[in-house]
Amino acid sequence: MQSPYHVLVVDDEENILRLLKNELSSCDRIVHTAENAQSARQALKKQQYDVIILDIRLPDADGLDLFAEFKMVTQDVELVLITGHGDIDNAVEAMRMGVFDYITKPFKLDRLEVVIERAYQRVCLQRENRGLRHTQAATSERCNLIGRSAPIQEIKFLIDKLTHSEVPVLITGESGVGKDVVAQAIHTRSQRATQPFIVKNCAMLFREMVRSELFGHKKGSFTGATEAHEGLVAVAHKGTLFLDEIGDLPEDVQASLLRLLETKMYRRMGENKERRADVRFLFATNRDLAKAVEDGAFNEALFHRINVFNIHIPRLRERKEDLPLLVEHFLNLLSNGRPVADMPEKTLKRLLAYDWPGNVRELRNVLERALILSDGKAITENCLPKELLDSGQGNTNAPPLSLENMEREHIARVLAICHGSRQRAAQVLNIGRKTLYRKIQKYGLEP
Ligand SMILES: Nc1ncnc2c1ncn2[C@@H]1O[C@H](COP(=O)(O)OP(=O)(O)OP(=O)(O)O)[C@@H](O)[C@H]1O
Repeated sequence: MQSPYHVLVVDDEENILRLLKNELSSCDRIVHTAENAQSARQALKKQQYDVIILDIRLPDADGLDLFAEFKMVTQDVELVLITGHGDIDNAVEAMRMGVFDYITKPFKLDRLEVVIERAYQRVCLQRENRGLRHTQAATSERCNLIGRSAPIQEIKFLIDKLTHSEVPVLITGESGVGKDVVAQAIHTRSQRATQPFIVKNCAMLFREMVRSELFGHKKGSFTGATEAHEGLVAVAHKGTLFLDEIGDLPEDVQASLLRLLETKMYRRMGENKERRADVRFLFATNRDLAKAVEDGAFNEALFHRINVFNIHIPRLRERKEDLPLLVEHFLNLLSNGRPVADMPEKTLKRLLAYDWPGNVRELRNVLERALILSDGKAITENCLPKELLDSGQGNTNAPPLSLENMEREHIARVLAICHGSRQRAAQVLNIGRKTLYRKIQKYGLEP
């Protein structure tokens, strides 16, 4: 059975809230209520809604302003406005701004129900479309392990050898070397290829929520657990679960993961029932886990369990023969069907002379920036970042930048190129928007 979808009604009239909650709730639709803008904001922090019904006149906010605010912080949600007769102009403006529909008070319940259903269908369609786009992008971009250096050939050989194996694999290497690409390739060539490939970065998990995210929880098992939750282990059933940055997994959860790897059994939070997991595990880290074990920061038994089969990806500067192929690959990929920009020999030499501390990810970012600057013409040296040109000339006078300073400068430059658009900058940098916000705060790059 499909899980129910969530509707939030924001209205200051208590009787309307009560009526809508009573009449519109069903086994496939859960109706939540909020009596003003402030409690709607709180509600949004706790729950992902599919449809929001919003009264245009609220005691503490203008419905249209609130709508604009919601649009900024939510995705995959449709809004329906409730308006009075005098608000028709506002309603028309709201439709222009992207509100799904509006209904005027007094309204008929069955009309509202039809609007909510249609809004929900649109949300589903958008999710499906994005899922398709995501899968296409992920498979075309990630499965393709580009490179002809000896280490990359060896890695391709190992991936082939793993086709019929279920052994956990630990993928190691600096940030940006391609650990994600290798994990995707292992899954795609495995017997589980048609089943889910679930990726989770352990460093991004809220500490208090890690156990629940991985193993799931029972309704009521802790404050705020208003619904039962399936963990990633259940979501990845029959498929592959790739845990990135495994070194960041909290210690108490490390023990439960070890038990799962050894016995294939786990328990949801708040439950005694044992569940069987049918999941293939892949792990990645850019930290020295053996050192973390020595320092007592990582469970030794778990380390041995996940380190049965290790694939190490060397830094890009240790396999520069991969660079021309990677350049060609990224220029094709980033041209988006437009004619592929030319890369003159001189520019390629500059790229080859550079050290690439951010590895393949940095190469991709540099090329994306260069493509913007070259305006569809050949990529000259002027399209490359200054530190790349400086370091390639063996500029020994300038003190070398720390990785942090380089990151700061690079983010500042990308933000400038993107005219301050954080969304665009996050795409160019190939990092999540939240990560970018954190870095902007950390480096004091706010305008
Ligand atoms: N050999 C490769 N062939 C094609 N693309 C690659 C290759 N290596 C890396 N990339 C691309 O470089 C970028 C960074 O790669 P990826 O995310 O796999 O790095 P990572 O090692 O997992 O980094 P992190 O530790 O920061 O998560 C991605 O856009 C990826 O598609």
